Amino acid sequence: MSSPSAPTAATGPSPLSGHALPSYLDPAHLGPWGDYLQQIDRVAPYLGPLGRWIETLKRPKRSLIVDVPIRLDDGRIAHFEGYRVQHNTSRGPGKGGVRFHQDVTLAEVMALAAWMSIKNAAVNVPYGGAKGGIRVDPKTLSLAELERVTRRYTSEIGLIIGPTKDIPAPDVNTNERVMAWMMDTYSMNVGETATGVVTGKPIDLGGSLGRREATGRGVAIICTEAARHIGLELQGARVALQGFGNVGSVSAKLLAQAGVRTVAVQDHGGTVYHGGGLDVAALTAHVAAHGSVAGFEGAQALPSDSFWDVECEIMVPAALERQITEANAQRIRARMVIEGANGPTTPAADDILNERGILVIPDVIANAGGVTVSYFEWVQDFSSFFWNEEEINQRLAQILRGAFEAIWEVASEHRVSLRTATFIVACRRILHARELRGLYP
Ligand SMILES: NC(=O)C1=CN([C@@H]2O[C@H](COP(=O)(O)OP(=O)(O)OC[C@H]3O[C@@H](n4cnc5c(N)ncnc54)[C@H](O)[C@@H]3O)[C@@H](O)[C@H]2O)C=CC1
Ligand SMILES: O=C(O)CCC(=O)C(=O)O
Repeated sequence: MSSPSAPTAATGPSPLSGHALPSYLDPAHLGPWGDYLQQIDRVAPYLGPLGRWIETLKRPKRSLIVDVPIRLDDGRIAHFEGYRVQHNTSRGPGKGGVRFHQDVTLAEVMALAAWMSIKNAAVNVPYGGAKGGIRVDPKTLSLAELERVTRRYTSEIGLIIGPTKDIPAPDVNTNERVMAWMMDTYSMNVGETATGVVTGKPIDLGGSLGRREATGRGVAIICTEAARHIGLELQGARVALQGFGNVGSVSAKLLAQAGVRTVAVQDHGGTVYHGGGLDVAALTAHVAAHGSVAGFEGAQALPSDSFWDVECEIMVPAALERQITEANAQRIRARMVIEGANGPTTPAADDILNERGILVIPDVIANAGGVTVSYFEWVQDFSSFFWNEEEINQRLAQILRGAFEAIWEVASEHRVSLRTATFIVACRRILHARELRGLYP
């Protein structure tokens, strides 16, 4: 793959053209949402007649901002801002995680919801895209406060979520316990147990085997496929990971099973390095005990900016958006970057990596393993019939490999990046569904 070939223009007038974007959708100052809009602009020329519907992808279908007031343990009342955004529902109900983080904004959640639309279409699960979040640092809350925040938020977004409307799941700083509280709150409010309202639940509440590991497993599966395409031998290859939570730690564990050495890990607390390879199981235990990789015995502590200079074959950003930028993309020494995180690479950095011949496997396919097994969980909840883990992992691998092959072919055919190719596959599916649902909105 190299730079894009001359594209064909979309034909026919867009029914939504002629309206300037509202100021809150202006890409110039919108961080991840601006990145997403640039990615959409890059795919537009490859959509043929379907391109006339593209405006529908440039704004969320529905955005809800909620006030989340809770009583703190010391008796004071605190207010947090929460969001749930449904970007697109042409192919099915909204689907996507919920993030608890002090820096969450509406614009960020809009981008995360939009990337869910693309991801769900790329692996062809019957969902639109949605995402949610609360602007709160959960580390500052007690367990009881965290439960109160979660329950109040769930009640507030209860207006628009539901097993056939929009199905939340875990994301940064949320987990099975948070999903159990969300399921319970929603169920109490509707007067019946509704296991299908969230995925990523505990197994004993209708959760699916394999969901906890699914995103990291997907990263490892896609990494193996990509390595085969570029002739990279995984046995003995080196990986540097940013983020060692659910996605990063499981990716490291499963890549280690394929013979990949984890040489560097960075999280919010520090950066650790060992050229001979870090002990992934011991590092996971250290993080469980201390909350960060910092202080891991036997590893060298690096200044955080040096992470981008680490010599490796594979780099896995698995933390937050906009980590690989124009400021560090020139320094990355990997042969491929596999995006475990959503939106870790800015469009400008994407171009630099592309020009340098570093293969970027975009988030919208690289981390799609999580939502794929969430889909399995949802199907199992509806049928009340549960599959074994081997069945789940096999179906996951089959879906991801098939989707990745199709994307690779599109990338080769149009001589575009894997990101644009994934957007081509996904946007065609979304806009075709939109067209089938009726020409006159
Ligand atoms: N959990 C899931 O199933 C899925 C998660 N993702 C994406 O993967 C990424 C990570 O999510 P999870 O692993 O679930 O979250 P998590 O909460 O389990 O872990 C987040 C990790 O990022 C690190 N981190 C936070 N701020 C950082 C910073 N400034 N610098 C370096 N590291 C930092 C944290 O220390 C932690 O290790 C996010 O972008 C998320 O949207 C994507 C698909 C599914
Ligand atoms: O499992 C899900 O529904 C969504 C996971 C998620 O938030 C993501 O893929 O970014």
